[in-house]
Amino acid sequence: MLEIIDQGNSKGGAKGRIWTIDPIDGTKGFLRGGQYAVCLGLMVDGDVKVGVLGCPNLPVDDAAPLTADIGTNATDEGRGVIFSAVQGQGATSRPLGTAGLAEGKSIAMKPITEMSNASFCESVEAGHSDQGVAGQIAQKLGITKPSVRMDSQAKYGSIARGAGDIYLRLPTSKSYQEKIWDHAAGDLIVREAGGQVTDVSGNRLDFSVGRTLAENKGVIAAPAAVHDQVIKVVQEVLGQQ
Ligand SMILES: Nc1ncnc2c1ncn2[C@@H]1O[C@H](COP(=O)(O)O)[C@@H](O)[C@H]1OP(=O)(O)O
Ligand SMILES: [Mg+2]
Repeated sequence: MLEIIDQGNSKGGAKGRIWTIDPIDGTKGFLRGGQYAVCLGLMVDGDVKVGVLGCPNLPVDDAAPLTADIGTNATDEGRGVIFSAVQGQGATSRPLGTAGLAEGKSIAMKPITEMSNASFCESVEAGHSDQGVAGQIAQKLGITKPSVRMDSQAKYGSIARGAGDIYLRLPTSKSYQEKIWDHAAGDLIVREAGGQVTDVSGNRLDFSVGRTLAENKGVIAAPAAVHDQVIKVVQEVLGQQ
């Protein structure tokens, strides 16, 4: 068993087929009984081709309102969802119930017509994303609703299915490099659902440079139509830091 685990020592990079797996993303959420995700990504030559997120504590219902305690009151039948995407083929969600896997259905991000009606989705852990800076960005965009805080890549799935709006991950340190297994699946699922995913500078996440996203800082995921507008304000606020 240990030998098999030790085979997960790929350096990543721009060549070949590389699987990324995060068996429990959002360990703190898992321990809290909140959100966590089992994450799988297939990269070919540094490009994400397949992404899968198993979210046992998210509701099956794509339209369930996104709250910090989402899923806690759901029954076993009403809880558990798998998001998946194949490059160029869209994104789907399917119930992950006690009866096994059910048929998938297509998911899409929710269009934002009025920024004032939108809300952010961000980490519970203040050490993973700067919540103060997120507050300033919200204010400049005219967003008044509080951010929904949840652990793990369940955030990507939640905005991809249109339950949430915009996912912000704002660096808290200059040195931290995001890991490819923490973002590969979510990046593809959101993009295939009609979103755009970049770093805080507006550059696409670059999965071809190794085990980390060494060329990127932070993550901004939003519906494609408003992504530029969000990046502009992110840049203004970060520029004032
Ligand atoms: N300083 C940091 N900034 C951003 N993400 C971090 C930081 N430290 C750890 N993480 C990662 O954040 C992920 C959880 O994110 P979220 O807050 O969205 O639930 C974990 O995979 C965790 O990696 P690790 O498990 O290696 O500590
Ligand atoms: Mg992780």
